[in-house]
Amino acid sequence: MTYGSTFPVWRAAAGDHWHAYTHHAFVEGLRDGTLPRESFLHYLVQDYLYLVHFARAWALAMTKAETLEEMRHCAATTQALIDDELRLHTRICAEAGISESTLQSAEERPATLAYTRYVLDAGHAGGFLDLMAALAPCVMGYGEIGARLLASDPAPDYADWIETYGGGDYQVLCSRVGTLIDEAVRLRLGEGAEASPSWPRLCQRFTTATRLEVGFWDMGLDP
Ligand SMILES: Cc1ncc(CN)c(N)n1
Repeated sequence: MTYGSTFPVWRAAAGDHWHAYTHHAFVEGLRDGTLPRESFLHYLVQDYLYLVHFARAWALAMTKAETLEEMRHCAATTQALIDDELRLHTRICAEAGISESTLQSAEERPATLAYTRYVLDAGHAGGFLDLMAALAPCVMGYGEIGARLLASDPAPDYADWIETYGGGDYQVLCSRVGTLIDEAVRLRLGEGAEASPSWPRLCQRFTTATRLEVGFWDMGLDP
């Protein structure tokens, strides 16, 4: 999946970390159904907490936006997170007897704390592009994973999860975020963006967030 022209460059800069994230043992367990249910539910609880902060980070991006179009994208993504993605978590957890108030009061694991606060700090300390570079692995990584798993004749155990991220709505979201990032890069850094002094820092932000995704899967395997 390409999701625009900036994302593939940032992904290449992340090197092996990207493969470690998108082909993690947790992901392969989702594909072949061998992931223990306990691990999956533990991951979902932490991911619920993660997504709350992630939505806050997209709301923060709105304050760093320079155009109304950017503001619209950020508002729409914040809403998609709260109204669509979080619903997957609350529904599956409810089916397993985990209430929304239990989700809200769950204790954050260090991997959840590290990742969410890293992204928020990227936004507070930096600008719109710093935030986009820290947010992109989350959005596009799950898009890539979902599309690959959906096309691979997965076991039925985690079909809901796979269809959510591999399905049309989420893929459209990834493409829209890819376009948002491409246009934001052009607006702020011009056509020769990769020669800009801030480019290595943006690649570093993307790579760090990718490493934190690996840590999040590791945490999922350790309920
Ligand atoms: C940790 C993590 N990374 C990415 C996603 C996909 N939005 C997620 N739900 N959770």
